[in-house]
Amino acid sequence: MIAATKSINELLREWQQARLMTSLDRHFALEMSKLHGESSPLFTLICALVSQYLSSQHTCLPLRQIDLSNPFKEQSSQCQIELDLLSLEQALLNFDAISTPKNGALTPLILDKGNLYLQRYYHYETEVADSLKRLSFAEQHAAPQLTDIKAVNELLGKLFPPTELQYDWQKIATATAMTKKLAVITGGPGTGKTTTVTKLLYLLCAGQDLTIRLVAPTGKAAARLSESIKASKQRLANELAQANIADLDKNIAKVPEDAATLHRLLGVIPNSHQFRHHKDNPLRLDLLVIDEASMVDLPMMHKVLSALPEHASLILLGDQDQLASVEAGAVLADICAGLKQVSKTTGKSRWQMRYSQAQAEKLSQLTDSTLTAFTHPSPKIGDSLCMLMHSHRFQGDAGIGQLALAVNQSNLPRVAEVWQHGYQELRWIEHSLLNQQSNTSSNTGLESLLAESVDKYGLYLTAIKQANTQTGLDAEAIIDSFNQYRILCAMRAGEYGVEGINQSVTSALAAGGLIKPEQEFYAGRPIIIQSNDYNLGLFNGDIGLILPDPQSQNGRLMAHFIQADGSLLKVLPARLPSHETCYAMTVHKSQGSEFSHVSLVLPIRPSVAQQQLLSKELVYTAITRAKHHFSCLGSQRVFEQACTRLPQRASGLAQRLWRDA
Ligand SMILES: Nc1ncnc2c1ncn2[C@@H]1O[C@H](COP(=O)(O)OP(=O)(O)OP(=O)(O)O)[C@@H](O)[C@H]1O
Repeated sequence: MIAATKSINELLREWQQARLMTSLDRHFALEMSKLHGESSPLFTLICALVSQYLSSQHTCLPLRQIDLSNPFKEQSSQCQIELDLLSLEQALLNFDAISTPKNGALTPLILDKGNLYLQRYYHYETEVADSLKRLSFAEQHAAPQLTDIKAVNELLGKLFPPTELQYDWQKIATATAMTKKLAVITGGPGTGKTTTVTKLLYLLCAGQDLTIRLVAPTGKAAARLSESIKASKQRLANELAQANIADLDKNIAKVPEDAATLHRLLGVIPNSHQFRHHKDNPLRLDLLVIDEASMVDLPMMHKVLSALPEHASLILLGDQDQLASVEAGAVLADICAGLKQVSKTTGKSRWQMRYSQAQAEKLSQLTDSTLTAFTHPSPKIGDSLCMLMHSHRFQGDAGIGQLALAVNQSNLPRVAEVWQHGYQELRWIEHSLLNQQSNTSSNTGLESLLAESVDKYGLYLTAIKQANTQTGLDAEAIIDSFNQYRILCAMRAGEYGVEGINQSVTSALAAGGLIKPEQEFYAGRPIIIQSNDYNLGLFNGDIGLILPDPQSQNGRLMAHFIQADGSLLKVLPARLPSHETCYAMTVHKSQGSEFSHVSLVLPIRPSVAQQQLLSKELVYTAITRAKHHFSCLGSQRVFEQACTRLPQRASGLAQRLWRDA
């Protein structure tokens, strides 16, 4: 049954050398074997795989997905462990370090429903599922005047005037949050998530004093949430004034507009992984709104839910189609998983709401919409969910919206049609290699992208130059100008990854006389922070510009950052935590941000490992970061392959939320 030609130690070393696993995975496996006195190669291999899956953002190792005789799908495998699924489960449960939850034993590894977890992640997942279900099953306690269905129906009618759409999902989402302690409002860019949440906060604030906190996973996303809520409050005030609903508008001021990061909400303790708020020291709030929830990983969601006081409500906002969190888990996608309907005939998938009979009736009474088509015998968490389907942002800029939709549906003929249509806001730049035979091949596609970047970045760089001699420097305006354009790369390494493109853009800008990159820090250098520094108030992903300090007489260079509250932070370059140049950044790091113009760079010949990263979510996330223009440097084949790749994150959360009692 088990006859490895090489020892498991040798195999682990070879896999690490071949970069199929990290040294952390190998050492974890070896340490676990030593700690538990296990000499079995199966135990060592399985520990290495659990760790390797976790580093690849899965929360567990699904046993049915692995082939122990060739765990990394190599051309020829030296690993000769042959076990069918049932025998494997039995063999694993014979190890002292592995048990099922039924045993109640606190073993380091837990096997549940065919998934093998590190104990900590098993607890994260089960506790997150329990908390979400508890909140979803609990009724919202509204102010006394909002307990009357007729009164709420009238208020909703005033806030959401009739539309020509068959269903006003914004209105239904608001009604959902009026009835349940958990409301999950999802939708693509511009579908009205912020507009909806502003209206529902406004209603929930009516007649009662609630402590409401608005948060997002990153400083950038928090700043954007603040701005959107402010604009949305203003629009609501205008709408109410125009409709002569003067008696309604006094509550608008109660709707909060300051947003913080999740870290700030939970209370960072310097040099510690613990937060100040947790189960035994809960947050002091009645309602928590988390925007960009797709970026929240499983451990962070666990921390937030543990710190949520018993009586509080939770609203999650986000786009379930975006890239999942950088760390393990895909919590928002798992919450929405039960709404995905796959057609048996075409294989195509679409989203469909799933309400219990009772919830459908209640929502119908509140909104005058007939929702019987969306009832389901076992809706579970579905009563708390609402998906906004109609984009209000992309009507004018149709090309970006159409491309995002076609990519999201993996509809290749439509993708090709959109590119060929000639939308003025879309630009395809083909990788086009000249002199392929010689080592000095030049890519006219890349040259075209670099020319575009010199044009775009030239605007803020020229503003810096002119500011020195003329009017003085307005750092906020220059950072704003820099943020109008961004190059996003699918990869980090290589000529067409972040590293290569940053070098190429730096050279192109220097050749154009726009920057002088001879020194490490030069005026106009954009930087992205790569680790958290709580003392300075700088966090992983924060982006700033090196600019001459207008307050210093000799124009001393300082790193300038706009903080979540809109204020300017200046830091001496020498004090910066680890950082790198940021003319180009990864699509992952761009989540939660928007730019007027985005250029996506795809590699020419992605390796097998790189192909795994080029997914539909990645391309969709890049496109939806663009407000007015989107260009893409790539080849049709790589773009189309990415659009059809749907990476799955192994997790048992969807099953716990949708199938388990
Ligand atoms: N029901 C509606 N009718 C007309 N315009 C709307 C409606 N809802 C939202 N909008 C407009 O669409 C734009 C985007 O709305 P909003 O910011 O609420 O969307 P969002 O989903 O939060 O976007 P993002 O993905 O950028 O966070 C705004 O200009 C808003 O005024």
